[in-house]
Amino acid sequence: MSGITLHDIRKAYPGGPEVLHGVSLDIRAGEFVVVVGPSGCGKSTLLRLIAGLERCDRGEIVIGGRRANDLAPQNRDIAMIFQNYALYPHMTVRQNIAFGLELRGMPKAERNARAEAVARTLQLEAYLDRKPGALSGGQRQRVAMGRAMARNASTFLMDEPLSNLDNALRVAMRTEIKELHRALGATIVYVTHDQTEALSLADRIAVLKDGHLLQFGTPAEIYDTPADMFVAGFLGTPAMNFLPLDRLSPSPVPPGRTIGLRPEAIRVHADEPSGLALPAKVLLSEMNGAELILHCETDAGRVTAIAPRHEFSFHPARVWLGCDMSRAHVFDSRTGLRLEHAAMEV
Ligand SMILES: Nc1ncnc2c1ncn2[C@@H]1O[C@H](COP(=O)(O)OP(=O)(O)OP(=O)(O)O)[C@@H](O)[C@H]1O
Repeated sequence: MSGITLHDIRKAYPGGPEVLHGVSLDIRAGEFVVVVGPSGCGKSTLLRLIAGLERCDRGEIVIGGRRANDLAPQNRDIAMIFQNYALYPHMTVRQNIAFGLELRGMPKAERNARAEAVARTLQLEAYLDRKPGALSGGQRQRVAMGRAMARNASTFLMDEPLSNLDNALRVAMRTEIKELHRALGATIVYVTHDQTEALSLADRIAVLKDGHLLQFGTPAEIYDTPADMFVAGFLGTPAMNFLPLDRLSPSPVPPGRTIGLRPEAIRVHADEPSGLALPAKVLLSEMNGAELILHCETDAGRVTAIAPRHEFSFHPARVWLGCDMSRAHVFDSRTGLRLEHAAMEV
């Protein structure tokens, strides 16, 4: 197991603009870190730098206590799992899993024994003699994991490994990856643009935007105390509501502040409740199993709220939205930054 430290990493591709603008991250040995952010923010570039597939222009990469800037990929004790799995189509599952071992000169009998042990862990035993073309997406994904596991690497880098799978399989594989992490104890750096995946998998989440690290913290820290409006809006579904309540008259908040309320901090009432409540017109109500997701229009703009479905025998057209201001996030409207200690009771 080895930790990874990135210090002030900068990277531009030849002839292009800088895509990472000084990223620093301290990943502990055995930690599961998910790097999340919108398309093009530099996630894959960061992973490729750790793997040694790209070189940084500035900064330092330390892996397992060793400066790794100049280490070749094969000397970094890292296994990378790509989105497309990069399996060899003409090889069987057994050969694919054992491939890296053959390159290292391990005798055939030992290779096969290792491949079979890994296949057992991943419940791939029945498929050892099949080729990737005869496997489902989830099975291929497991073979790719198996190849990385067979190498006994101390660190796994995963670039959107679940994005080719259908939703049910993605959720199932998520659990498998989490269990594998627990069993192997390896350090995992996992890239995704899917915030649900980040929240459910990570020990800590690194939120990247436009080549800048905005926040690095546990899922609960990121969800409960987002550093700015981008992080607040990016993680959580339905997304946080941003309410310019300072536009209301009388206004419950000082000017220049934007209030963020997650849907669960808003209670839907048929009649006007006590406390701060906004009258709202329901534009759309979505059935979500036990809940209704209500998309509403208010004097403070669009608001999404969640209501237990049993509380409404019909799809409501007009409601009151009770705002639990003790759960409000307060942001500076100009910079978007979170204002600490500014939660308010109304
Ligand atoms: N080989 C390359 N040459 C030049 N520019 C590149 C190269 N690879 C990536 N880029 C650029 O670097 C930026 C970051 O790309 P990167 O692939 O790291 O982002 P990402 O967050 O992983 O995106 P996605 O989620 O879409 O995969 C983008 O603007 C991209 O166009």
